[in-house]
Amino acid sequence: MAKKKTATSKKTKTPRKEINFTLTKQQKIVLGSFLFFLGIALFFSFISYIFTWQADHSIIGEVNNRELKTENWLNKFGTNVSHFFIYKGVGISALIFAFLVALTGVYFFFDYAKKQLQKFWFWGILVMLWFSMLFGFFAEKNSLLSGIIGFEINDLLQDYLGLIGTIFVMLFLLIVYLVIRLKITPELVIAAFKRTKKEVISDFSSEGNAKPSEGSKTKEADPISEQVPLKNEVVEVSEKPSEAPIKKEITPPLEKIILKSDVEGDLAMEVEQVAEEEVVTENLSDKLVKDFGEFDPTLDLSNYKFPTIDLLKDHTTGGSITIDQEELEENKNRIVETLNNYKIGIASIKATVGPTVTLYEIVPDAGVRISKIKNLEDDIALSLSALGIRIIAPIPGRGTIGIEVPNKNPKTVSMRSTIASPKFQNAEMELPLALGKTISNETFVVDLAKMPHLLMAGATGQGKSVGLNAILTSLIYKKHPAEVKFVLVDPKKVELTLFNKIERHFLAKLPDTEEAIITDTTKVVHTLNSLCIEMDNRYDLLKDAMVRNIKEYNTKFKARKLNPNDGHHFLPYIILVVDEFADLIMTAGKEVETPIARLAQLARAIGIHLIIATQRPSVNVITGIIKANFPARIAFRVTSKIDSRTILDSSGADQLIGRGDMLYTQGNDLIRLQCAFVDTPEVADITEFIGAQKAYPDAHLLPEYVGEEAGTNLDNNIDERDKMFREAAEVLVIAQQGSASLLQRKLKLGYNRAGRIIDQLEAAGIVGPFEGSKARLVLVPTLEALSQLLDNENK
Ligand SMILES: Nc1ncnc2c1ncn2[C@@H]1O[C@H](COP(=O)(O)OP(=O)(O)OP(=O)(O)O)[C@@H](O)[C@H]1O
Repeated sequence: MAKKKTATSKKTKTPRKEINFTLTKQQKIVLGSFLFFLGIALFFSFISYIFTWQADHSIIGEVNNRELKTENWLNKFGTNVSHFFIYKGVGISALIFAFLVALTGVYFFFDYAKKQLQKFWFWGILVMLWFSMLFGFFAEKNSLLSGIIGFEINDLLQDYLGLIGTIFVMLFLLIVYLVIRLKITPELVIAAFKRTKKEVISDFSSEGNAKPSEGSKTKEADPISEQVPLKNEVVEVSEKPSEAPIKKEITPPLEKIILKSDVEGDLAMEVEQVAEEEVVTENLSDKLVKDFGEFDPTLDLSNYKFPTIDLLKDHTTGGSITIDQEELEENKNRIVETLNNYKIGIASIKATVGPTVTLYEIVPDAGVRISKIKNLEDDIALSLSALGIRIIAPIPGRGTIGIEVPNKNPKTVSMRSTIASPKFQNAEMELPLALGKTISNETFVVDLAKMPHLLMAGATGQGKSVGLNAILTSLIYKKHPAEVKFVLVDPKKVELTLFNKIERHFLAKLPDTEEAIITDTTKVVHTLNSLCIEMDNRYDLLKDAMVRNIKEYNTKFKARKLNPNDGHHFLPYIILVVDEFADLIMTAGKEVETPIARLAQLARAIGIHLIIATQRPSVNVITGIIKANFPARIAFRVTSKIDSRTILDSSGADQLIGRGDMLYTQGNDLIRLQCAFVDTPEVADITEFIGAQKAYPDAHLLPEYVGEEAGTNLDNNIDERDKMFREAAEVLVIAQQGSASLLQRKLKLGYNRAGRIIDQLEAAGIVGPFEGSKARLVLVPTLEALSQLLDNENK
């Protein structure tokens, strides 16, 4: 694009070329090498000067005399430059300057992001001055230590503040540096101190527990290799999202050519030529990624340390699984005998010993009907006189028949062993869960993101809470707080309290609520609705970004292809955990069921996953709609076959042996697992370890939900009243009885909503205060009086 411009005056301008500060790649490499070698040269000069300065002192400044030789390794250059920087400057701290110059060279050479380099210079110069000032205390003994600058600053401070004042200033500056630059806080120091103590103790107590080395995720196939921390430490590489979009207009450099006319008096014409526009092959996002690196969501807590494996205990008291030959032989003989009694011949039998059960795989003689063996389940169990016999006929994919017989001495599977297993450590999953061990002693790891929701049931005391803790622990061990947030619902109020300590790291809550862990039904309803809003918002973001799921969205966001100014932000996974679902359904019914079903149907793509546990797997708790949307299920031992069918769609859970023995299904086969065991003190240690670290200012905030249930306090706020307020008032005035259950019946409201309306009626002066078991007094005698009262309010 060439643009012509006619000059209107005779005045000629000198041709001008605008300076373009952007360096080409080659220029950067040349400049980088120059600065690197300059830095190294300075370094050698300074080192050499420290030893030779006295010998060379007399010839400082004599640069014109070529004959003159100095002792410095870099001769006159070295002597003079070092004299300037060390003697007249900052003393031996000038070595930092040499280092900074060399580092700048490296940054230019490899074309790294310059923001980081600026930080290095800023802090480097401050540190240099600080050391120079510090050495100022000893300047009288050795003037080379502090240089003139350090000596003068120190002297000046001492003149005004005295020695002690100066020391205080120095200490203060040191603390500022440690806190701001190295982000060392008292909590971290305490946590580090505690950890060191623990490590020393564990070193003494457990031989063979090799002290884990920091920093890497080992890929080797050593099953119980202690890898601490279990995830790479986060390295600060890129800038915050808000800084991401930089819109720069690049004006191409201009070249002007003046055409001089031969004819006297003619106007000179200036033709402005625009230089060839640079072709930008990389788009803005590539450039941003090049300059700042990929967006790193963990940057806000870049010093976050993943919990270490030594926080988990080894519960396998009896050592690894031992094979009791006698028990095996006995069981085998009984199985063969029992089957023979029913005329079922066996071609071969094989045993696999698991932590809690042993699987006997039988190949029956040709022509034996499988259903025959299945029908003999109870008889076989009787003759083996053991609880929990489960017959799998046939074992899918193997063509054999399995009989699971509980071991006499079951072994506990420690969470420690599942977390440390390579299967979990190397799991390339979005949300890996180390649930426990299979019958063949393999660690069983599944991806919650693929489930995508999990239903868990089991009679009381069979290991549900431990199972939930194992799930939460797995995620905490694998995920950074920026990547996953939990919404915890705990109507029993005691099971999940420990996770309070990691509220500002891992929990999400409604705005304006104090506790993140939800124990109250009203709040559950609000939170579920708020999650639905979050889901809708996320779908809008996904639509805008033209991606299909959260994974693609986050990848695109990390590659800086989505502009934060358009509302885009990194989306953490949100995991809703409900510890006692039956309780919720009983108190809030449809108010809970509807949003849960909606979330379960739609939330999988946008990273909201539900884990719902219940003691009572009856059909009115786990309704058809809930079941249909929870393909992944875990059943601990239940009391009846009916319960087992409700949860698993087949029997089997009633034959489990308890204490973490469980069946897992993701829609097809049932897998028998021994749940990993994590004790409450271990969870306490983990949450304490995380809680002691730097956290976000608040828990992750969910969108505000202002629903029909708004207005739960006693403020007489007309705008926040329930939609059914007037109708409710009329019902109570007619009946002259202030009871919530009356409203529930007459207006078909949920318990909570009716309760809230009663509160609002009390605030409006329509019903009296709570009177224990008696119904509240209705303070308005007639419908006319009521409408008068309400109309007056609106004026
Ligand atoms: N995986 C396991 N391995 C070994 N023991 C276990 C395991 N899970 C649970 N137990 C044992 O069973 C006890 C009860 O477990 P848990 O508290 O998880 O039961 P629960 O089903 O949550 O009961 P509730 O519904 O009453 O809270 C534990 O204290 C523990 O001793």
